Amino acid sequence: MKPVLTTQPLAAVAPGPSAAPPVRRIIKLGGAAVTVKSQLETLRPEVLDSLVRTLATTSGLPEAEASTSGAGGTVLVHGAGSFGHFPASEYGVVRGPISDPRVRRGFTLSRASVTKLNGLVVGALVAAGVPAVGLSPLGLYHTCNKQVAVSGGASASALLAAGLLPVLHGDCVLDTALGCTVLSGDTLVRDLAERLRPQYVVFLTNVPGVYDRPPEEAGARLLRRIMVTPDGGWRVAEVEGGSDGGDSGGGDSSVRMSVDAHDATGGIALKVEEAAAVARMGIPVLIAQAGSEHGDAACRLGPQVAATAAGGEGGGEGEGGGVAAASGSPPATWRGTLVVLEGC
Ligand SMILES: Nc1ncnc2c1ncn2[C@@H]1O[C@H](COP(=O)(O)OP(=O)(O)OP(=O)(O)O)[C@@H](O)[C@H]1O
Ligand SMILES: C=C(C)CCOP(=O)(O)O
Repeated sequence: MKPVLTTQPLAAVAPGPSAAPPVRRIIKLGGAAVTVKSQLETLRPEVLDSLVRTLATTSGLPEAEASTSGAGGTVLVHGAGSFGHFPASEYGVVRGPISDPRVRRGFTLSRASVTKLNGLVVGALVAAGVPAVGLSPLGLYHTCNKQVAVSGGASASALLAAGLLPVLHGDCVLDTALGCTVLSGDTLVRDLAERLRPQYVVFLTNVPGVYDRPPEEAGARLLRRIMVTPDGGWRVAEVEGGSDGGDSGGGDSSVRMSVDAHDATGGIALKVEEAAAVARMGIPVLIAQAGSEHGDAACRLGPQVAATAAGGEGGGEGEGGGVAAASGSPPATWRGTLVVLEGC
């Protein structure tokens, strides 16, 4: 196999570490939320509109001013949902090799689909006056055995410094060991958090947060707080409706997570793993429902919204939750999962 490029096209114009603009937040808009994941290339426009309203009203300052004033800019990453996961799993893009004509076909089909979604997301933001620009990982990011080997973080930083709001997405990328693979938006968020050091990270998905079992199962309870430890473990510290989870380990064995058959990446389990890795950097992470007042509040306020997290109703509500009006005032009781480093 040919060696891959190790240069980053925009890195030459990117500011050095000391000149890197402050980053307020990285938001991941889950594909399960912004699309109907079971129906090929089907957008949920009301969910996209809700996030657009949040960003149009909370970027507040133009991103350029936000970057220089210390308020910090925003980076948006979105998943693929039904724009990419079907061909990626059908053609085995995660495993490669790119030399296989069938895999190569899947690679091109998945990219064509996910970049279509990126166009829809960026188009809606630009129409609302947000200085959004699409930034595809392919060509910037390279992986080795699915792990990020070359990052596109400097390119995102350069765009922020220029006053723009970069919109990345989960993508098909070249992989030095496998030939190609699928780089999930969840993994991109972890890499960007490591390089850009935002004040907080928000994962928006189609359910209110992480549950102790698949949310459609009877009795599922929302995990309000997950504590991660510097040694790589995490444990459930607070569950909706009372009492701590208590268990611990490299993941909590009492928490069960399922993944759709046509999901090419890792579903909610990968999200929790990447969220824990971000929290281990000392960066708080919120997981909440896109299109709900809770998702909106998480994006606006970051971890301080979880100060309203005490009490609450029962769990297991699954999808739904209404589309938020981007009101600006936090809900009396925030519903979502906060993932933080123990002791922070
Ligand atoms: N224990 C669990 N807690 C929360 N969600 C779970 C759990 N087990 C399974 N799920 C499912 O995980 C899904 C969300 O994960 P998924 O990775 O599909 O979201 P996404 O990031 O929005 O999508 P994409 O990967 O396309 O960007 C939900 O639809 C939910 O039903
Ligand atoms: C399937 C493709 C092309 C990207 C997957 O990204 P994710 O939905 O964030 O896991």
